This record gives sequence, structure tokens and C-alpha cells, in this order.
Amino acid sequence: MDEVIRVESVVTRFGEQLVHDGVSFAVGRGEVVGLIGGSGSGKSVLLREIIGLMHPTSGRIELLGVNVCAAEPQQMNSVRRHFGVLFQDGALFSSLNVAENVAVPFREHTDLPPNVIAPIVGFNLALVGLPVNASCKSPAQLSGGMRKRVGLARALALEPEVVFLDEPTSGLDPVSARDFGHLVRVLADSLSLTVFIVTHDVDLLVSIIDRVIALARGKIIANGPVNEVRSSTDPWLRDYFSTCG
Ligand SMILES: Nc1ncnc2c1ncn2[C@@H]1O[C@H](COP(=O)(O)OP(=O)(O)OP(=O)(O)O)[C@@H](O)[C@H]1O
Repeated sequence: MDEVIRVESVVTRFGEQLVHDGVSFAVGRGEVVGLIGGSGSGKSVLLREIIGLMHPTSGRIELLGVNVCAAEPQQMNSVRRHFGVLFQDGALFSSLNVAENVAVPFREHTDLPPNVIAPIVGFNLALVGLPVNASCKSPAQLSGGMRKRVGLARALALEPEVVFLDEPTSGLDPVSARDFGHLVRVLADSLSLTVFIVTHDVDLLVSIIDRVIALARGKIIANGPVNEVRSSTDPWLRDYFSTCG
């Protein structure tokens, strides 16, 4: 397997609290993987560790072949050029309009002039299904689903190899959530993306995910295709999957 993410024996402690107690898994190129777990099980912390925003107490994490726990800032910056992140709330800059938000990665990571950036931004907005007239709107003028799409357009701006989505369907109504999930799957397949999704959304798992990794009690309690994981006898997983038909 051509590995994009490798998490090895990760332990994370906050004082007395042990959040990860030896977590290991790998994600291969082109996979769409969902990380699930109860509230407070350490999903977001793990995501932040994988993208180098936090370091685990011990263990090793490789992203696109780089040991992110030991990478120099310059090396981390060049890895950042190859992944995109959609944070839970979209993390859009409220003072910038939609087009300016999507242009941020170009300004941070390239020397491209504005007249070159503008059409690429337009292309990215079209890719996520936003109309041209959305470009000049401020994030406050958009629906939750549109804000997620802008966040996704920004995450895809630099044609990343891997995209991280933190609770991408939270706050969306079921129809918008399903549409957004479908969009993610179509983009993953069309652009050969590796997608790592932190989610509580069972419908999203069932509809678009290749593999589920489940975190509970500090450990990986399941790692496999949705159908396999949903037939697990683990009480937490049984409860979790009992919410869908
Ligand atoms: N910077 C921090 N300092 C101390 N404790 C933290 C820090 N970040 C997270 N934690 C704790 O680590 C645990 C895991 O948090 P995390 O946000 O990863 O959970 P989660 O699985 O993403 O939960 P949810 O599904 O509710 O978002 C929580 O108990 C949280 O309080």
C-alpha cells in the first residue's frame, strides 16, 4: 500500500488524562477513511496531531512520508502545500469574501499574481458546486452548507494529495449533509484524493466511506470496511450503528 498517513503507537496525555493509549493505523493513497469515536475519545486531537498542529506525548506520525512529530518548520511548510483541511466550522475569515477566502492558500504558498489566481478560484468554486455570484459574498451571507463548500474549495485550492475533513456534515440538514457527502466522494474519485474524515455521521459513513477506524477507550477498536465494522460485537459500535437502518 502506498501510504499517505502512518500513525504508530501514539500516546497522548493531558496531565493525568490518557487520551490515546497506543494508537496505530495507516491510510493508503486514494482511500476515503472515516475516523469515528464517542465525544471526547480524541478524534480531533488525533487529526491535529496528524497535520502537525499538536505533537503526541510519544509515538510517531508520518504524513506524506514526513515525520510530522520531528519536522522542521520549513519541512512542515512544504508538506502543508500538499494537504488541505476543512475544519468543523469552516474556519472562514469573516472579513474576506468567498473568493478571497479561497485565494488564501495561493497567497500563502505561491507567488502567483491576482489575475492568475482569480480564474483558478472560480474553477474551485465551480468544482464544489457554488454559483459564480457567490464569489463576492461574505461568509455571513451564506448558508451552512455553502460555507462548508467554500471551506472545501479552499482545502482543495492547491490540488492537495490528501484532504482532512473535521465533522464536515455537522450543522447541516439531512439533505444538505447527503449532498455534501456525495460531493466529497465524487471529488475524491475524480481527483484521486485521499480523504480522512472525522465524523459522527453514520449516514456519511455508510454512503461514502471505504474504511472505518473506530477509537474508544484510547485504542483503535475497529479498522475495516463499514459492513465489517457495523457487525462488530463491541458495545459502543453496536450502539453507534443501531442509529441507522
Ligand atoms: N489542548 C488540550 N489540553 C487539554 N486537554 C485537551 C486538549 N485538547 C483536547 N483535550 C481533551 O482531550 C480529549 C479528547 O478531545 P477531542 O477534542 O479530540 O475529542 P473528540 O473525540 O474530537 O470529541 P468530539 O466528538 O466531542 O468533538 C477531551 O477530553 C478534551 O477535553
